[in-house]
Amino acid sequence: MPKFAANLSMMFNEVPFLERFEAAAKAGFKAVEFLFPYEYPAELLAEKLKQNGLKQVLFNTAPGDVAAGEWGLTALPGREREAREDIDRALEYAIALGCPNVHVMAGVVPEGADRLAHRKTFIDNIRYAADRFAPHGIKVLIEALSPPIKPNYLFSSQHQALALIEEINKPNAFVQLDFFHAQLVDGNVTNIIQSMAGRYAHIQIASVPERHEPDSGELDYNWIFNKLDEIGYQGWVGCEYKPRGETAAGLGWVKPYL
Ligand SMILES: O=C(O)[C@@H](O)C(=O)CO
Ligand SMILES: [Mg+2]
Repeated sequence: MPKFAANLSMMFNEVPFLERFEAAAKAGFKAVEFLFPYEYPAELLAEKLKQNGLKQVLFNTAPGDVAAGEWGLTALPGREREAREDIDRALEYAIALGCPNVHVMAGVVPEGADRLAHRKTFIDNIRYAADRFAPHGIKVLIEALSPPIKPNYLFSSQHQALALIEEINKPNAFVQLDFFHAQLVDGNVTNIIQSMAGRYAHIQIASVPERHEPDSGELDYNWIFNKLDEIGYQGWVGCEYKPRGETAAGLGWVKPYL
């Protein structure tokens, strides 16, 4: 049976960020994920987790200058020093929070730029992250983002993500498989679940195309959860969706699993 983590960047937005830990625990979650921890001291977040009996299962490296259109620095040639500082900072937070996975964000490739140079920079930086994280038992994750959410991201398909992981060739580097993006870009998700088994270490879910609760839309998540059980998926499933209304009112679909 899948294990579900509340995504505190998208869920429980009825309350300020630091209060979302308690809201998730009250709703029955045992684990959380969110985009970025860096506004807060790691000790404060570790305390929130402890107070509420929660595990942290995922967060991301810093996005760079979001207002300027950045969404990760790891694939940007010439920005290696900053990207690696961000990776080192993420490692400090991951250790403090006991978090087993970090999504190392690639970045947006500017119009007309050399995509192959960006790809090579990304591979070099992910290998650096994998080597830094390995002694701590922490995994590096990479995620394909669909064009409607992040146009010109370095990669949008699960097949590109897998090819990158194969080329990176590090034992602690895995795909973060977000079915919302996978359905928008690739489809054929049963085949993705089966053919990529063992290469993804974290999953995210939402309805398609609205990105709401995973109980409507074009994907049948009961089917998907059964397929994940069949292949023996052991990782977490992050609920990365925008609730249709109040978060707690939309949790009927997850109650049997909590
Ligand atoms: O799907 C997403 O957008 C997120 O999982 C993420 O990490 C960054 O965009
Ligand atoms: Mg995602």
